[in-house]
Amino acid sequence: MSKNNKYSVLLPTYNERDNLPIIVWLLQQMFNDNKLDWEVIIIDDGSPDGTQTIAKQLIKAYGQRIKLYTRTGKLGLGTAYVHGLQYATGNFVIIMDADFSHHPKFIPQMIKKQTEADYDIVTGTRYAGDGGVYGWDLKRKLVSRGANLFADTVLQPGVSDLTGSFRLYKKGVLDDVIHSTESKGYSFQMEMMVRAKAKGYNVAEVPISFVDRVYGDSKLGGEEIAQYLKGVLSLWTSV
Ligand SMILES: Nc1nc2c(ncn2[C@@H]2O[C@H](COP(=O)(O)OP(=O)(O)O[C@H]3O[C@H](CO)[C@@H](O)[C@H](O)[C@@H]3O)[C@@H](O)[C@H]2O)c(=O)[nH]1
Ligand SMILES: [Mg+2]
Repeated sequence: MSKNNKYSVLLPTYNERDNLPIIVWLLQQMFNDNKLDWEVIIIDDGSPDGTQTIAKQLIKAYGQRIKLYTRTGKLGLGTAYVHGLQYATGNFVIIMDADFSHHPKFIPQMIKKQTEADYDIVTGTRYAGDGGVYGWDLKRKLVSRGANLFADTVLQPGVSDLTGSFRLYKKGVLDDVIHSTESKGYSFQMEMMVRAKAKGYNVAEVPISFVDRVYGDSKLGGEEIAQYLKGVLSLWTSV
């Protein structure tokens, strides 16, 4: 691992006050153990549960490597990444959820994989190798599998987990792909990957276990699912 690399984590939050302190602790521990240069950028959409107060306490505790940027309302996961990216100072960017579904222990594996062939993107996958999903009910498992199968059949990008959002990007690659992506909600991850492959970026996968959140609720609803289906179909005609 090159000594000059810096890893910026984009951590979008909406009502994550119970999860944020532990995920930030795990991240700083992992980065420091591995002697990596890092920062964590929290993008909070005006969470009514006081997530921002907790974030400010974390900045006091861990210092300036933790950053907080806010928006006034819940504007969606996709645009939260766009918002956070403009402040990233690393040459690599990691995107992940703040609710422990994505464990920081996989980050060193993703970094190692990236260096093997200078990959543009390393994506965590629940649907290859030792990857898996824990804690979801049958309905949510079927929605996720169905979403991947549908996009894979229609668009054939050749990536085993299109909807997952635990990924490592070269910063310039993320900048390029994110600004050509139109989805705002959950179809964002799928569209990003389909566009990245269409642009010729090289993508590697690392199996991850995705564990359902312990605190709080998922923000996935029927409207998001409908948007996703529309997203796949519109990519079918445009990519
Ligand atoms: N700032 C901001 N953050 C948000 C918003 N919506 C969700 N988040 C944050 O984004 C992360 C994921 O949200 P969840 O609501 O926990 O998503 P999920 O249902 O567990 O879905 C996850 O798995 C899907 C794959 O099956 C992914 O598609 C999805 O991106 C996410 O990783 C959490 O850290 C949550 O606080 C928003 O509008 N704004
Ligand atoms: Mg979640």
